[in-house]
Amino acid sequence: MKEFIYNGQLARVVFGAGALKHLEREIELLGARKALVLSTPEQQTQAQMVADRLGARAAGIFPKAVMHVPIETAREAREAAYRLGADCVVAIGGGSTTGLGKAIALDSGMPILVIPTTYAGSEMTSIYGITEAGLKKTGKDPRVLPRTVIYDPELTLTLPVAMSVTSGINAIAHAAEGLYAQDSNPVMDLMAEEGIRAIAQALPAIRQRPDDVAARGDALYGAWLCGTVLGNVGMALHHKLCHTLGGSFNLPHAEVHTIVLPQAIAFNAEAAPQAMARMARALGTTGHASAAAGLFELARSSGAPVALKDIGMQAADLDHAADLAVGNPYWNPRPFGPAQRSAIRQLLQRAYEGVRPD
Ligand SMILES: NC(=O)C1=CN([C@@H]2O[C@H](COP(=O)(O)OP(=O)(O)OC[C@H]3O[C@@H](n4cnc5c(N)ncnc54)[C@H](OP(=O)(O)O)[C@@H]3O)[C@@H](O)[C@H]2O)C=CC1
Ligand SMILES: O=C(O)/C=C\C(=O)CC(=O)O
Repeated sequence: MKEFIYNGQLARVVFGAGALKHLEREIELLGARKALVLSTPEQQTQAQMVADRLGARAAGIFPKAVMHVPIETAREAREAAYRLGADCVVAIGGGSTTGLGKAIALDSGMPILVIPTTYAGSEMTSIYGITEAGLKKTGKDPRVLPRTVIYDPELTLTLPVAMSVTSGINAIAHAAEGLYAQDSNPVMDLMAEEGIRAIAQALPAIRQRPDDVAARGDALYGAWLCGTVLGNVGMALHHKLCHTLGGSFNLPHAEVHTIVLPQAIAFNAEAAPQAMARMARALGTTGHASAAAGLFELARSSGAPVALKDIGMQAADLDHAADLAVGNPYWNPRPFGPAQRSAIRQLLQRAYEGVRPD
């Protein structure tokens, strides 16, 4: 076994159908007096329901979270938190709403309690992202790691099937790259494999019956595990490509992850055979298909997009995307940089066309 370092991160997880009923207790355990409740405009009803449940412990709601946390929204939310006398934030929603909570915590140090309703995994990481003048900057800071997470599958029943699938595969991407991370460790490997398995099994059941609480629970359990992997070990080529495509070409986050993942995994396959074997085992493809093909089939059979051309990418932008991706390389099991530009350009072409990897 290789040498490793494992750092346990302190986050309290309360899990189960109906777990929202523990909210007041959890706010009390945080030692907080008043919470500002965050959501997107469309999830305002859920935010109001949370605020009603908190009663006098609710400072108010701020239902203006949007994708990629524009700095103007972060400032407005922070000012609202101070003005309303909040000493903690409760974020109900996906990664965008959690991201807004993190932006408040980054400056104020206020504790965050997250109630995730997608599978993005941001609630388990100390990674934050804020967009200023069209540029998203990401960083790591222990202050933004949510202190408490309430996973309640009942709150995810309304997540549309298409979003459930792409969000689930976004979570799988964290675990997949975690399996070949340079700083991986045996605990994260276990979580990654189990996380992939849980989500891969849950998605077909959710597709069949979106209100299947057990399947929703399995997906959320998998999202927790995969998010924990993202929060604990380094990501590689796949996440780099997705940030480039999402940030520079304004493509939707979870869909980009879904389309690029099989191609990035195929690119890395020979350099990380053990990780591939674990991925294939978790996907249930062992013996008859590669991990990359298994991921492609999971997306395709779940009705998710598999080609960048179908989500708004322009063929004319592929060259520029390849330049950006190799411009600032970082660690990957198969090294990539300017010398590998043509292989990366080929990868992007396959993602653009939706070619099934072998
Ligand atoms: N910092 C980190 O560690 C991480 C950050 N992220 C960031 O998170 C963002 C993406 O998060 P993601 O969760 O994919 O997307 P969003 O938070 O943007 O949510 C995606 C969609 O899900 C809908 N939705 C969420 N919950 C429900 C529900 N219960 N019922 C119906 N619809 C629902 C929202 O609808 P509506 O708009 O209608 O409310 C929204 O359109 C990106 O900015 C990404 O960079 C992602 C992973 C990790
Ligand atoms: O962009 C961020 O806010 C930070 C990390 C991620 O989005 C992780 C991911 O690519 O899913």
